[in-house]
Order: sequence, then structure tokens, then C-alpha cells
Amino acid sequence: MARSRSTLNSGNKQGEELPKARLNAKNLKKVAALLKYVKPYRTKFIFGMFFLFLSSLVGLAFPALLGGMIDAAQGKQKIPFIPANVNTIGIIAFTILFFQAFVSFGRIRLFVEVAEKSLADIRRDTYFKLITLPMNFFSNRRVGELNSRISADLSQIQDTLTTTLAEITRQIVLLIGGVTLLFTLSTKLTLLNLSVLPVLVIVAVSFGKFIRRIAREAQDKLAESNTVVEETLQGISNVKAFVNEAYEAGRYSRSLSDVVRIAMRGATFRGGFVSFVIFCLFGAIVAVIWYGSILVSRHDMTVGSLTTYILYAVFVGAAMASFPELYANVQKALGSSERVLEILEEKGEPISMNEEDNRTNVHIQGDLEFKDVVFSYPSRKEITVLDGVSFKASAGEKVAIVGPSGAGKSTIASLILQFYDIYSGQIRYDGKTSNDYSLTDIRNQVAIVPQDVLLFGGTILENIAYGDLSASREAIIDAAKRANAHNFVTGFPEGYDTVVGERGVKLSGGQRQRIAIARALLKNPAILILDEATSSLDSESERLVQEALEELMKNRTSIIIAHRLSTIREADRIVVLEKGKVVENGSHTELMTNEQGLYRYLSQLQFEV
Ligand SMILES: Nc1ncnc2c1ncn2[C@@H]1O[C@H](COP(=O)(O)OP(=O)(O)OP(=O)(O)O)[C@@H](O)[C@H]1O
Repeated sequence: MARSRSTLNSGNKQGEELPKARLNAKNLKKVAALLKYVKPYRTKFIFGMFFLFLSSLVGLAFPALLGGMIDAAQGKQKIPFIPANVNTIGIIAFTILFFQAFVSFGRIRLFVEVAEKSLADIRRDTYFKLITLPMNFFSNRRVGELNSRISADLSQIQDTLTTTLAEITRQIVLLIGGVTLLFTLSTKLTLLNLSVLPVLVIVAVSFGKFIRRIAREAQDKLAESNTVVEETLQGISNVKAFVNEAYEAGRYSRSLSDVVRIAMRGATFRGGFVSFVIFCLFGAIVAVIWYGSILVSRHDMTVGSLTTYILYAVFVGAAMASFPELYANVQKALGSSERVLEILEEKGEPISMNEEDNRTNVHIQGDLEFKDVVFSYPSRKEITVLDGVSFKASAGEKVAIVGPSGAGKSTIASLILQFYDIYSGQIRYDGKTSNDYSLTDIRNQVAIVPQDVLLFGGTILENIAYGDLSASREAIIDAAKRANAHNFVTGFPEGYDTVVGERGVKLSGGQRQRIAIARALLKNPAILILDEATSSLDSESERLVQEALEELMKNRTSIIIAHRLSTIREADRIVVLEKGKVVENGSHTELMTNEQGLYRYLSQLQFEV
């Protein structure tokens, strides 16, 4: 009878063990915050609840009707409100059945509608919040974990709204109504039944916990053995090269033996537990019928009443049996709500979900200045990544930033884009500090061509249009031509409508970069950041990319994060960074004259190889 496992909706994720939360006033109060999402649909929710209550209540009439029918057949029907005629009782039973079916349909429709709509609202808000959260939030968390909040956690809440809440209400009605009716039917039998209850509950709860612990242990062990498979398959070349097949096979076998050992231990206890439950269940039925039959033979009870009693007892038993799982589901939903609320309560960046609000208000010409910028990542506060960095790039200039790995070059790019707040100092755009602009003003006028170009699953056209969603097809094709991408794009049978990304055509590194350049050209920023790719391209590809970059850098301030010094000789200025400090600043020729300088040293290293 416990249907909490089945779902009435689309969102359930089976088999995913979600952490539970304690059911207490503090947690419930927190979760009440999520109820505001149900508020707009409260009338439907209340109607659904009412229907549910009604159908559960009506369900309680059946045992009485069926028992009454049996007694009526023998001419012994004495229950008030129930007629003495078998056919009349049959017709009443069918009418009630029809009514119940109608009401159940109504409540399922209403609950699913309320849950789907309010959950879509929560999902939308969580997603909006997630994508406007500052970068720092993401550096502390894994994408998989965030993804699971939107999918598994929200599905759990959805299940609770559609199924668990309904089921709890139904079972409570059946339990209270059932027990009351049992007492009115036969106090003696009911007392006999209820007397064994505490023993049963204690055994079931403590055994249940123990068995679940063993099951979890077995699951962990299995996961461990799967890791062995994963590791060896991933590093299969290593396994083969070192002829370690036998070693790995041994490791896997040992791990599997552990799994079997724990599973068998679990099976012993589970077997004992299940046998005990079955014994108790059938024992209770036998005892009730046995004792009931004695009462019937003594004319203390009719056969119909005994039947009614047995049916109510089944209702009550099933209701009790369903509570542990329903309770666990509520706990899981509480845990899920807490985790979702954590995201909803985070402070996001001031970015509107309305595209109109994100237009550029204050235009930037392209002067950029870092003035004594001190910065450390919020996740690693103790490490100063930029320590008093100052440099200038006037509008239209090309400034290269070079330095050893980990010096802080990419960090500078992130700060230009205002991904993080700096600790002290200033970042000035056209002589004004970042506080004088809105976040969207800055980001709208800065574009980055990253090292690793990520293309979204979609067409090439859509991927280029990411730079300016309002651009016409002609403008997009023009940008692609200027980025040296047109030729290879038109080489595909579907041209600009070729799907790329995971399920589409795989583009080479150079091709992806040219798409990114076209994207940036379309955006037409005042300030451009080029995070030069570390992996080198073949010379033809390199030439095409370089040409496209030259086109992109024309007439705008360009900050080039350079890994290969050969590409930046023409830069107006080269800023040399070491351990978060600017150690040199000047043109290529100037810097090469400093014999002790880091730039000269790095150049020699690169050109000598
Ligand atoms: N998101 C982050 N959270 C915490 N620390 C970070 C983060 N990103 C970078 N760092 C640290 O900041 C320092 C500077 O990193 P950054 O990526 O800016 O260096 P880089 O000069 O661009 O290096 P590379 O040439 O290897 O790309 C490094 O010590 C790095 O470990």
C-alpha cells in the first residue's frame, strides 16, 4: 500500500541516495521558506488535500460495507447506516467506488499540477541564481554537485509534494479511522492485536537500522571495487606496459571477495528479519482469525464483522508499515530543501534576467589601468596572488603579460572581467574605477578569447552569435570571414548550420579558436583579452589564427597573456610578472637590453630550444 516509491511525475531519480536531515522545528522553519513557491497555487493545493482526505475517508467505508454484505446474506446485518439488503449494499459500494475514483483522479491532477508548476519556479530561480553567482562560488564546488542540486534534490522535493505528503495524509486518516473502527468492532481483538505492536516496532526499527548499515557498507565496498576497474581501464596502457595484469586481477578479486563477504553477512540478517516479519504478519492474521472464529462460534461476533475487522486490520497494518519509508522521504526532502535554499540564499551578482536591463549604459574607450592591485582568491585567502600590480594600457594599445607559470597572468584576465573583488588598489577603465560602472557595462565591453575554447552544443552560427545575440546572419558570416573561419565552415555540408559540441562535429583546436575570434569580433569590445593557447598549432593553422587575431586586435586595447614570446615582439608594452609582482615593464627592445632581466632570460630559454 505504501506507494511513496512510485512517482506521479517525471522528475524522479531512482537509486540516488540523498543525505537526510533531522526532522526538527528549526529545519522545518527553514524549509517553510520554500513554501512561498507553492503559495501561488495554494487554492489548487487545498482542493487537492480536500479530495485526498475525502477519498481516504470514503475508503474506510468499504470494509464495513463488505462485512455488512456478508451478514446481510445471512440475514444478520445489524450495523447502523447500512441497509439489510445485499443488492442495495452492492449498489452503494459501487457508487462510492465511482465517487472515489473521480476524487482520486482530481487530487492526482491537482497535486501534480501544483508540484510541477511550483518546482519549475524553484528550478528556474535556482538556475538563475546559480548563473549569477560570483566566480568564487564555483571555485569551491564541483559542477557535478551543483548539477545534482538542480536534478536530484529538486526531484526529491517534487516527489514529496506530489506523493509523500499525500501518502502521509492518507495513511494517517486510515490509521486513526481504522483503529477507531477496530475498537468499535471488537475491543478484545483490538487489544490483543495492539499488545504485540510495541515489540514489533522496536524489533523492526533496530533491525532495520542495522541492516541498512550493512547494506551501505556493501555498497561502499562495491564502489571501491568499481574504482579498481575504472582506474585500470583508464590507465590500461600502464597496466600492460608494466605487465601488471595479474597484480590488478588479484586486487580486483580481493575487493570482490570483500563485497561478497559483506553481502552475505547482510543476507543473513536480512533473511532473519524478513522471516521474522513474515512470521509476525501471518501470525497476526492467524491469531485474529483464530480468536475471531472463537468469538463467532460463541456468537460474540458475526462472520461479516470478522471480515470487516480483518480488512480494517490490513489497512492499519499497511499504514504502520508505510510510515518508516515516508518518514525517511520527508527527511530526505528536508535535506534537499536545505541544500537548495543554501543556493537561493547566496548573494548573486547584480545581473538582471531581463536582457533589456543588461544593455551598455556607459561606454568605455579602452584605457585600462591596474593601480597597486593586491588580490588573493577568496578560497585561498592566505596566498597573495597579485601583490601590488600596476600597469597601464591606453586605448588601442597592445599590452602583453608574460611570466612563469603561476605568476598570476590569468588572474589579471579574470580581474579585468570583474570576476572577483580585489583586496586593495584600483582597476580603472577610462580613468574611472570599476565602481563607477555597472558590472554589465564592463563585461559588455570586454571580450576574452580563452586558451581552451568551449563550444556549446548547437550550430556554428549559434556559437558565433554568442558574442552578440541580436546579430543578423550576415553580420555573423562577416565576423566569420574576418576571423578566417568562413572557408572551413562552408566546407561542411551544412555550413553555418553544422552542429558542433558533444553530439556534433568535432572541430580542431585552431578551428575552435577561430570561432572564438569570430565571436569576439561580433561582440566588438573596447578591451580584448587574449589568453594565448599553450598547445601549439601546425604552422598553417597558426598562420590563420594569427591573421585572425591581428584583425581582432585592430583598433582596440588588447591584453595578451602570452606563453610564446615570439608572438608579442610587436606589443606596445610587455609587463613581466613574477610571483604576483611586476618585475619589468617596457617594449621588447627595452627589456632585451636588461641583461639580468627575467624577460631576457625567458626569451633566451625559448629561442635557444
Ligand atoms: N580559482 C582559483 N582559486 C584559488 N587559487 C587560484 C585560482 N586560480 C588560480 N589560482 C592560483 O593563483 C596563482 C596564479 O594563477 P594564474 O592562473 O593566474 O597563473 P598564470 O600565470 O596564468 O599561470 P599559467 O601560465 O600556468 O596559466 C596560482 O598559484 C594558482 O594556483
